[in-house]
Formats: sequence, structure tokens, C-alpha cells
Amino acid sequence: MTHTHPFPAGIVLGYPRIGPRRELKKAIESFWAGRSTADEVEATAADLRRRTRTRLAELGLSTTLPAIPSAFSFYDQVLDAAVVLGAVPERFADLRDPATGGLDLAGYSTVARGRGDDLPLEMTKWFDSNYHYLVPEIGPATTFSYSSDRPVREFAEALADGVLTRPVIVGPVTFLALAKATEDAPEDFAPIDRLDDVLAVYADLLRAFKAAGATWVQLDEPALVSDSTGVDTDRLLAATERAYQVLATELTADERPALLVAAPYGELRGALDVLAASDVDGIALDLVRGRLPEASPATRTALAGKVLVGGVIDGHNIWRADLDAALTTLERLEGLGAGQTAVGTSTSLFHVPHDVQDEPDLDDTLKSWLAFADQKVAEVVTLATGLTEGREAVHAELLAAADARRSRAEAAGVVRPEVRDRAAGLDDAAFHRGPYDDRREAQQSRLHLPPLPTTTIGSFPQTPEIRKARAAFTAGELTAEQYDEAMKAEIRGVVELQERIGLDVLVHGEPERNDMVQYFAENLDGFAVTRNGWVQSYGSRCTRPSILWGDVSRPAPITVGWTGYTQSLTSKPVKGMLTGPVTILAWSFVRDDQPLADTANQVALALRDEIADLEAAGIAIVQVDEPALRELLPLRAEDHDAYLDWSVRSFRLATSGVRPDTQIHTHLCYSEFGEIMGAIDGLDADVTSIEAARSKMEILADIAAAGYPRQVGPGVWDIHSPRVPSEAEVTGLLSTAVRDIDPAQLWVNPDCGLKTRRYAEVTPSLEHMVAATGTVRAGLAVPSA
Ligand SMILES: CN1c2c(nc(N)[nH]c2=O)NC[C@@H]1CNc1ccc(C(=O)N[C@@H](CCC(=O)N[C@@H](CCC(=O)N[C@@H](CCC(=O)O)C(=O)O)C(=O)O)C(=O)O)cc1
Ligand SMILES: N[C@@H](CCS)C(=O)O
Ligand SMILES: [Zn+2]
Repeated sequence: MTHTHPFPAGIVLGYPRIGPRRELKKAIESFWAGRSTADEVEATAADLRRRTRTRLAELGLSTTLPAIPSAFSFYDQVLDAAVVLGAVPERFADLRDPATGGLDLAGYSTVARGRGDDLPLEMTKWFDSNYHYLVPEIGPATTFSYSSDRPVREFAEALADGVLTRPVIVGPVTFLALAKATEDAPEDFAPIDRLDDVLAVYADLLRAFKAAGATWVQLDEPALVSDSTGVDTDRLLAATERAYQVLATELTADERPALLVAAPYGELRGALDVLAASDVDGIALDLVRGRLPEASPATRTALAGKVLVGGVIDGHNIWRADLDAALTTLERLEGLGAGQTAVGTSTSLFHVPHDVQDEPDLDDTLKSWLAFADQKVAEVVTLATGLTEGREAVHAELLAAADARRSRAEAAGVVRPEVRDRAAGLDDAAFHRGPYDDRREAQQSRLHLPPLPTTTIGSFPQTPEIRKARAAFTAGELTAEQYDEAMKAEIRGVVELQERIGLDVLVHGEPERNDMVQYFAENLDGFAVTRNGWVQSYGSRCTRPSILWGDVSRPAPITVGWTGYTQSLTSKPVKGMLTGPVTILAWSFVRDDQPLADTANQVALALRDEIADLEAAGIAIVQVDEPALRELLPLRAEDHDAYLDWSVRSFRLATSGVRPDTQIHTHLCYSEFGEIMGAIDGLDADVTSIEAARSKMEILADIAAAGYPRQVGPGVWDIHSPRVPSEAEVTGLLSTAVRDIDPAQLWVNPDCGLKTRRYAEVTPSLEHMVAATGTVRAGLAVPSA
């Protein structure tokens, strides 16, 4: 079949929705705090959507062809799809509108955030990004019905404003591939079993879009580029075939808008043939992560009736594109003979900040190398002109892009021989410590810790007072001395609290850190940080990823003063706290002109020096957090080994310079321990803390089965919820733990840092944790100290 609706020459798959000044975050948090009404939040959101459309039109996207996405969300796009499908867990059934089955803003927020013992939907990483989605819970008894017309209303709102947008919704295969089975589901059940039931609702939604006047709808199917969703590839391909048989063939072209299936974050491979053979009208490829496809003759023939969108502008990083190379890629894509070849971004632009021109503190030369969302839209528009009118039509833009890249390659600081020479001169010994048994003995004689030592993961609550003090310091209203004193006062409070509660290994609480990555970026050479470059991490929470543009080095010690001060306040050991090389890379925008492995080793060497200084200052324990080790794991299994090799080596490079009696901890806040067990073993940390509370310590069985020899701290308190675990609950978890694993290997700690929690939750939770530890210690047959 041929697509009947005209398609624009250039599109973006999605755009930031939080607002240039985090307007949505502020509006929704104010609603949650009871300071504003749902109508007020809706008005702010409608205004943001209108401003986005106006901006995208100003930047050159068509308003009469569906180039502008209608892809808003109050919290998360996967939750939005669940709400449209009426797939809300039973525990929240009372929140649904009796007539439609939908949720109002308060109900929607409750599903996302939980209430009392009704836990929210679980949150997990969205592909290999620092965005987190809410995991739908689907079982054999889940009912599906078209329950919310919100996406259709948002499309209609734009149309009434004179803009024909392209609604974007998570596709059915991805929705089910990312869902988890409800707890009561039989062992052999998988959410993808419910495909046909879900498709019936997608069909209703597509009909509703058609009735509202939509010409094209985008269904996001990133699951198709991954073999790590838990659904095996054959099943995924069969589900894709079935899904688009139902939505594109059985639902005829007259009954629905044209369908664009988007496959961001990687390469479609076999799924491209399946989609090409289906009656979908367009396919969007990620040509930044994926290669140009070598389509079979059958696929080429099938593509003749379709739109092919070449995602050549990187939605996941902020470097200005090589427009010349991108145009060449697009010209080669045209060679596949699709009905129309269009230009696109590789992913939604919601992974990048709004506008580089909105960065008053960034160096002008650096700015000239960068493209945030708005600059990327302009790049798409330029390429679309180049593709339709020929290179000459965009000659000046191609030259300007080439100049910017040249300026970047030649700039001082991008290559620093002394940094390169140090990395090149490393021998294998730099990556190894002595035998673990010797280390364990040396550390125990130095630290004299009781069995089941108690500790925390590092941060204590980032109170409004701390944030205000930092804002005042940044604004010049507090001197450095006043700010330092405010942070030291905070540290004194945190130490007193930990001593009173009776924790064994103390932390300083990280009050001085705006963010665990940005703080280090601000203190290392080779990085720049932004003032307004906010990117959504989950819900209303945002981060400002730093820009790693040059060779990295450490001009001066970073944490030694704070940690040393803290140690001077107590006779208990204080754990130094650093963020690891992989996590610093994962949560920054990283230079794309050299292998990540090389950049990681530069960061690792800076951290190695910091650890040496901490050790020299008398600090006996240093934790190097790597919560993002799992995040960067490639989506295809065949790429895992190469990634794990360089990432593990960079951690070892950072941590292997210490004496045997210095204890290295690491922290990974996710529970897929089993999946990367080999890599965790390879880190060779003396103690590893992991998330475990929500899965009720199940993880320990994997660890014991693998014969993991070192110490582990499975989290006993899920810090993602305001719920305070009772002493009995923690005692229960610890009793399970000491049955599953040798108590001599066990530490007691929360799942993650406490920065997002309030003291009203932290104090009783830690008290319960320490009391429960006392009970379980008393019951140990042979004390393991
Ligand atoms: C552990 N996690 C992290 C991830 N990525 C990171 N880069 N860092 C992380 O810690 N990924 C995985 C998880 C995601 N989890 C979170 C958890 C919490 C947040 C969060 O709370 N973000 C804050 C912003 C934090 C920050 O940068 N704070 C700055 C600036 C604070 C600020 O907004 N200042 C105000 C003025 C101050 C005032 O008057 O209150 C302003 O600028 O307007 C700081 O502390 O200095 C958020 O607000 O969303 C993120 C990810
Ligand atoms: N040390 C950090 C780790 C978070 S993953 C914290 O405690 O916040
Ligand atoms: Zn964590």
C-alpha cells in the first residue's frame, strides 16, 4: 500500500516537556504539596505545550504537515500508555473514574508516587538512558479498555491552535515488553501474552485520533532494538508482526491515521523486515546508534510504499552534528528506494536540554560546538532542505558546521599530552589489588567492625535550607566561608545523628553536592556545567548533565577537606564518598571524538589521586559509587563483554592504588545483580551495596549461588518511598539474609542515598535498621568478627 497522507521532510521524534525553567516540575510539585489546584497545573501544562509548538514552528518545523510531535506527559510516557489502556493495578482501582476508567491528575500522581502501603509502580531505567519509566503491572486478569482520551484532547488542542501535530504514544509491543507480570500471575505467564487484548484498545485510540483529524500517529517501539527486555527475539518479532497486522491491516487505512513506527536507541535488524512487510506507513530509524540497514530485496520492494525517517541527529548527546556526513547518510538511505525519505532525530529530544543560547555562563567557543534541543531542530530543518533542494541550498550551514567541528578538534584542552602520556604509561599492575583474603584480614584488624556492620549509602536529606544556602552562595549572597560553615554545621548534625542512632560506619551526608556527578564535574578540568540545562530523570526530578569536552584531570583535592573534617568529629570510621568513572560518564554529555574507554580511564586516574589523598588523610574506607554501571550496558547481548571489560577496568584503575587495609566499597542501586554478576565480581570491591528491599532480598540467593566471595550490603529499606519500614520488617529481611548468605559477608544499609527523603522518615528508619541489626546479631550462632 502507499501512504495517503503527506509527510513532512523533517521531524523530531519528541521534545523536552519539563519546560525551559522546569515550569512543569514546579507546577506539579506545588500541586502535590497542596499549594495549587489541578486546574492551575493543567493551565501551566497547556501553556507549556503552546509555547513548545510556537518555538518548534519558529525553528522551521511544518505546522501544516505533522512534523511537530504531540508528546506531552505529566510524569512518564509509559504510565500514560497504561492509563489510556486502563491498565492500572488493582490496588489503585478506587482511583479510577467509574464512567471512563481514567484517572484525574491526583489519581495519576498517586499511581506514580504511591500512598501508604500501596506501593507506586516500580521505576526502572528507560533503555540505556538516565530517564526512568514506571513499570506497568500486567497479569492474566488485567482488564483493558480505552480509558483516557487525554492524548486525543492534546492533539485537538494543538489543531484548534492551527498546528497539525503528530501524536506520539508508546507502541503496544514495547508497552508489554517493558511491563512486569503481576505477583499473582502463573510462572509461565508473560505480559506479551496479552497482546491481542491490548491491541483492541490501541485500535480504539487510533480511531479516536482519526476522528479528531490526526493524519499521522507515531508509535514508539524501542523494544525492537533490544534483546534485553526479557522477551526473546523470536517472540518479539512475532508480536511485532501480529501487532501491525491488527493495527495497520485489519484496521484499514480509512479507519486510522497513517502509522509511523519509531525505533530509537539502536538498530532494528530483523524487525525492519517485519515492519517493512507490514502495512505500517512509515519507519523511523536511529542512524546514530544503528548502521544504515542492508535491506533484503523483499524489504526494499516493501519500502517503496513507505516513509523512511533517517534519525541522523543525535537525540541523546549535545554535540553539533557533522551535517555533511549526515547528509551523505541520508542520501544513501534514499538509495533504499522508500516512497519518501525524511530527516529525523535518532530519539526524542527529551534527553537534552532546551536551548544552548540560554546558557549565560558557558564559554562562547564551547557553545559554538553544541546543539541542545532547539539547535537540533534547526539541524533537522537544514538537512531536510539539503535533502529536498540539494546541498547547494544549505552550503553555508554545512560550512558553519564543519568550522565548528574543526574549532573543537583544535581547541586547547581537548588533547592534553600530559594526560594522554599518563594513561598510555599504565601497566597491568595499576588495575590490580592484592588477594582479597589478605585485604579482609588487614581491614578487620584496622577497623574492628562488629558482625553485620551498619552504614548508609552516603547522602542525607538535601533540605530546602541546604539548597537555599547553595543558591545564595551561587548568587554571591553568601561568602565561601559562610557557605562552608553552613555545610560544616550540616555535617556536624549528620554525624551527631548517626552516632546517636549507633551506626558503625559514618558518612558526611554529601550536603555540599548539588548532584553526585555535577559536583565532581565542577571540580575537574575537562568538564563544563550548565545553569539551565535541566533534563528529566524521572517524574518531576531533573538533573543537569555536565559536558565532558576535554582531557580530564584533577587540579586539586576535591573531597578530602570535607571527609577529613567529618573524621575529626568522631572516633567511628568515616567512609569517603566518590562517584565512579562509569557513572560520571553515564550522567554527563561525553565527548564523542574518542572511545568511551579512554575517557573513562582519564576520569579514573583523577579519582585514583583523590583516593590516594583520602588514604593519606587517614580515611580507612572509601566508597566509589557506580549506580550507572548497569545503565550503560548495551542493549544487544553481543556487545556486553566489550562494554563490561572497559567499564570494570576503569573502576579498578580508580580503586587499585590503595593499601590492603584500606577498604573499598561500591554501590549499585538496582537489583539486577545476577545479570552482571561477573562484572561485579570483576570490580573487586571489598564491599558492594545494592538495592534489595523491594525484592525482599531475593538477590542474595543469586549471590550465594555464584559463590561470590566478598562482602555485600543488600538494602533493607526502600528509600524511593516515604514509607518508614518497621523494626520487625527489617528484622525479617535480615533474618532471611543471614540464612541465605554467610553472615560474615553481610552489611546492613538502606537501598540507596537519603537525599530525596525527609528527616521525619530517615531518623525512625535508621533507628529501626540499627535495632533490627542488634536483634539479628544476637541470634548469630558464631559471631563473625
Ligand atoms: C541517583 N540518581 C541520579 C541520577 N543522575 C544524576 N545525575 N544524579 C543522581 O543523583 N540518575 C539516577 C538517579 C535519579 N535520581 C534523582 C534523584 C533526585 C534528583 C533531584 O532531586 N534533582 C533535583 C535537582 C538537584 C540539583 O541539581 N540541585 C541543585 C539545584 C537545586 C535547585 O533547584 N535550586 C533552585 C534554587 C534553590 C532553592 O531556592 O530551593 C533553582 O535553581 O531554582 C542544588 O542542590 O544546588 C530536582 O530539583 O529535580 C534527581 C535525580
Ligand atoms: N552516595 C550517593 C549514591 C547514590 S546512587 C548517595 O548516597 O546519594
Ligand atoms: Zn544509589
